[in-house]
Amino acid sequence: MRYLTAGESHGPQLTAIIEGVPSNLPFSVEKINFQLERRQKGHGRGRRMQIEKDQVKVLSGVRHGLTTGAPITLVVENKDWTHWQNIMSVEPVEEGEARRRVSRPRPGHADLNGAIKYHQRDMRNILERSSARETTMRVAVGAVARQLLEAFGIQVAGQVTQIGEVVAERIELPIDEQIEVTENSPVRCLDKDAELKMMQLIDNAKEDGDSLGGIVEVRVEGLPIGLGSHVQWDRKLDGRLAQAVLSIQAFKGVEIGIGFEAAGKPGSQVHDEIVWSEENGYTRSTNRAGGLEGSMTNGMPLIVRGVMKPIPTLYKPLMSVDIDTKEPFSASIERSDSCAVPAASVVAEAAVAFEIARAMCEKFPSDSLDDMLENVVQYKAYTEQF
Ligand SMILES: Cc1cc2nc3c(=O)[nH]c(=O)nc-3n(C[C@H](O)[C@H](O)[C@H](O)COP(=O)(O)O)c2cc1C
Ligand SMILES: C=C(O[C@@H]1CC(C(=O)O)=C[C@@H](OP(=O)(O)O)[C@H]1O)C(=O)O
Repeated sequence: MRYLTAGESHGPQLTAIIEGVPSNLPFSVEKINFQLERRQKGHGRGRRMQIEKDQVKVLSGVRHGLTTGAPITLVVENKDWTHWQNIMSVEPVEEGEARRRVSRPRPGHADLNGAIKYHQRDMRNILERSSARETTMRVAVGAVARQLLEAFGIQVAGQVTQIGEVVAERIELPIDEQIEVTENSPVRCLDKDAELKMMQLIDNAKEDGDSLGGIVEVRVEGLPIGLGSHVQWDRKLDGRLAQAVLSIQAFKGVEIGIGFEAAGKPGSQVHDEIVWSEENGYTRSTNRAGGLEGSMTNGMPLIVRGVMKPIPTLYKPLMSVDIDTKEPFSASIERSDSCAVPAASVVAEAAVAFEIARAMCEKFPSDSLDDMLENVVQYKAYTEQF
C-alpha cells in the first residue's frame, strides 16, 4: 500500500490517492468523516477550524460499498478557499495586493529554506504546501487503513499524555475507546486532573501570545507476531513507524515502549521476560519494548509516542528578516493555533494505522480481502502451535 497527498492549505481542495488497498473491503465514508471531525477539534485550535467542515468525497476505487482493488481517490474541500480564490488563482494575476506575496519568512516554518531550494521569491508558494492542513488527508487515508485493520480485529487508539510542562499520570488507554474531543475531554487526555491543568496552560499561553507542544501516545492491539522484519534496514517496523510519525508537521521525536527512559535503566529493568500459556501462547510478562522486538511485532500491544514542538507562529512574534530589504522585522500575524497537540494525536493514530496496514499487506497476500483473511487465519493457527 502507498499513498500520495496533494493540495494547498488555501487552494480549492485536498486530494489523496491510495494504491494497494485489497479488493472487497467493506468501505464506510462515515468512518472517514468521523476521523476527520476528531482531527478538527481540541482546546487551543484557531479560527480556521470554525470555517472548515471536513467531509470526504470518494472519487474512485470503491463501488457499492466495497473496494475494487483500484486506486482510491479521496478529496476534501477547503471551505476557506472562497476567500482566497484570487490569491490562489491558477491563472496569472497582476502583481500587487491580489497575490498576498510573502517576503517575510516565519521562524520555525519551511518558508525560507523552501524558498531558497525551489527558487521562490514569494514564500506563499512554500507555506501553502508545508501547512499542516495536509494532515486532513493523512487522517482520511489512515481512516481507510483502520477499516482494513478492523477486518482482522486490529484496533488503534490514541491520547495526549503531555502539554507543555503538564505530564499526565500514565493511564492505559482502553483500546476500543476513540477519545473524542468533547466538553469533558477537550485535550484528549485520560488523566482528568492533568487535563484541567493542560487547558489552563493553553489559555495562559494564548493570552501571552505564546504556543505549546506536547506528547501523544498511540496504542495498537490485536497484532499478529512478525509484522516488519529484522533482515533489512528499510523493512524494520520501528524505523518505519518513526518515519511515519516524524513526518507529521512539527513532530520532533518518537519513542517506542519505554523509549528514552531505557537510557537510564539497567537491562534487567528494560527487557521483557518471555512466557507461554495454553490460552495465550507466547507473551511477555511486561511490555517495556512496546510490542516490538528485532523490529518485528511480538504480539503485545504496540506503543508509539511522538513529541510535537510548540506551534511556531506566535501572536507575540519572533524576529526574522525581510528577503527584499534584508531588514529585521517582527513577524506579522493573521491567525494560528496556539496548541494543536489534541488534533495531532488523531494524525499520529492515522500515521501509525497506515504503516501497520501496509505491513499487513506485505506479510499476507493482499490482492483481495478474501485472500488476506484466509492467510491470516492460517498464520494465526500456525503461531498458536509453534
Ligand atoms: C494539526 C496541526 C496543526 C498545526 N497548526 C499550526 C498553526 O496553526 N500555525 C503554525 O504556525 N503551525 C502549525 N502547525 C505546525 C506547522 O505546520 C509546522 O511546524 C511547520 O510546517 C514546520 O514544519 P516542522 O515543524 O515539521 O519543521 C500545526 C501542526 C499540526 C500537526
Ligand atoms: C488548516 C489547518 O491547520 C492550519 C495549519 C497551519 C500550519 O501552518 O501548519 C496554519 C493554520 O492555517 P491558517 O493560517 O489557514 O489558519 C492552521 O489553521 C488544519 O489543521 O486543517
